[in-house]
Order: sequence, then C-alpha cells, then structure tokens
Amino acid sequence: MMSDVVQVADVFDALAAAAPEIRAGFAGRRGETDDRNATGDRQIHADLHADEVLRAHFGALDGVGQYASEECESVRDLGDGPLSVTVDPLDGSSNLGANNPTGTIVGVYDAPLPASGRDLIAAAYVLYGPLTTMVAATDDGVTRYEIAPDGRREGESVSLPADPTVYGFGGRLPDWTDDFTDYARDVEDELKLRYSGAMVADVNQVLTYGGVFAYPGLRDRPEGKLRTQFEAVPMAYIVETAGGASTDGRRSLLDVRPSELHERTPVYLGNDGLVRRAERALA
Ligand SMILES: O=P(O)(O)OC[C@H]1O[C@](O)(COP(=O)(O)O)[C@@H](O)[C@@H]1O
Ligand SMILES: [Mg+2]
Ligand SMILES: [Mg+2]
Repeated sequence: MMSDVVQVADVFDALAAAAPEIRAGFAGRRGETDDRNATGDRQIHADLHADEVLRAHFGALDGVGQYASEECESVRDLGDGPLSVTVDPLDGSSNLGANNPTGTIVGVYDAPLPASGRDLIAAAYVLYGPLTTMVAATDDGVTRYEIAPDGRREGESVSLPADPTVYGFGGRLPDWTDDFTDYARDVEDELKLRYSGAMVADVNQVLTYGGVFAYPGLRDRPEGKLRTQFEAVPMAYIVETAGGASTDGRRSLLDVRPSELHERTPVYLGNDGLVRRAERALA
C-alpha cells in the first residue's frame, strides 16, 4: 500500500496541475448560472468549471476515495482510496466580476466525511492573483509554490511573521456584535486594513505579513458565513502549521467537528496574540 506521504504528494501534484486549467477557465465564465449551491449562494459558471476540473484530477488518483465540494450537495465516491478530499473550488468567486483575486481551498483527511480538523493530514490553497501560487501544508510544515502555466512549480518554506501588520474582517459593520466591534476598533488602531473579499487572498496576506483575518459570527447569523469543512478547517490547519492560531471564538477550528457537510462557523485566524485577544473579547 502506498504511504500517506506519496498519496499527499499526488494530491498536491494534481492541484498544481489543475490550477492553470481553472485559471484558463475564468475567461467567458464570469456570469451567473440559474442554480444555487447547498448554502444558497448563486453559482457562477467558473465555480462549476473549477469543480469539474478538480473532480477529474482528484478522481484519477488511487489514494482518493471520497470527494466533497462546496458546490455539490453530498459526498461523492471517487474510488477505493483511503483519503477524503474536500474542495472550495473557487473561493471568492464573486470577485471575478470585478477581476479581483480568487482561490481554491483543499483539505485532505484520512477519515470519512464530514471530518474534524484533527483528521486532516494535509491542506492547500491556490491563489489566482497576478501570479498563481499554491500554499501547501503537512504536519512537516508549509511551503509556498509559484505555479507556471504548464503546472511546474518551485517552492520555499513559509512561516507566519512574528510581528503582525495587516487585518481583514468580513461582514457589514451593522451586522457585527458589540463585542466583535470593540475588538475590531482595537485592531484597527494597530494594524493596516487589507480586505479583498476572497478568504484565500486575505489569509494569504496574513501569512505573508502577519496579522489577523476574521469572518465573525453576526447578530442575526451567529454561525457567520464561512463553511467549516470547505473553508475554515483547511485554512486553520495551514495557519496553525505555519506557527499561527485559529479559533471559532472558543476553541481551535481544528477541534470543530462538523455534523453536516455544509455547516458554517465563525472564523478567526492569524498571529496567536491577536487570536487569543479575539477569544477574550468574545467570551
Ligand atoms: O462579501 P463578504 O460578506 O465580505 O464575504 C466574503 C467572504 O465570502 C467568501 O467569498 C465565500 O467564499 P465563496 O466565494 O467560496 O462562497 C470568502 O472568500 C470571503 O471571505
Ligand atoms: Mg469560499
Ligand atoms: Mg466557493
């Protein structure tokens, strides 16, 4: 039987191969379809194309058994492999309308879905910015790769800078709770605002410069917006492996076990001190 290390390397290779195809598929696919996904978001053509490309690449791998996507209602069986792969095929896809950055988020679990962050053995995201980059984490560390149009890549190890510089908080101010607003006011006095509207791009800035990203629980939606399995847990794994911290307000996002595939959670990610301050503010 192949080792986990080989199977995870195959998943990263497949994602690096899919990324230029997904990017090439943006042209002509920025418009909305008539459909909505399981969390009620209007799907755009590029969401569905990215999902198809990823499913084809991961389906070709012997190591992958289950595949679940933000854009599909239920878990799909892709084979007999021991790994389960989750994808947010296109994160921040509404940014395509304004030609702003988007991403892809992938989690690799050695357990059936839905699964907790403690079952993750690897996670990665791709950022479609001026360059295509992939940030890939295993328990051994985090590597950032620049991906060439032919899928080849070169990597360097990354860790979260100790001195935070930037912050980005999602949601509308009138929807924030008083506790979160107080926390935000403090952070605003210390750090620079960098918010793109794509979680991948905003977390990538935190990983590059140090700081904090949050999509908090809202007054009328305490669970916030971001999806536990597809967005929160894989990104928390990457940030924690890079030396940072994550919380849903009370505990590490890696300790959250989703009971439903498409459920949501508040998300706070970044330098440990800023994440702990968010927990204290929200307690
Ligand atoms: O527009 P808002 O409310 O700031 O929400 C932005 C958040 O929503 C998302 O776009 C949701 O992701 P999807 O595009 O994959 O649905 C995140 O990337 C981002 O952090
Ligand atoms: Mg997303
Ligand atoms: Mg998405």
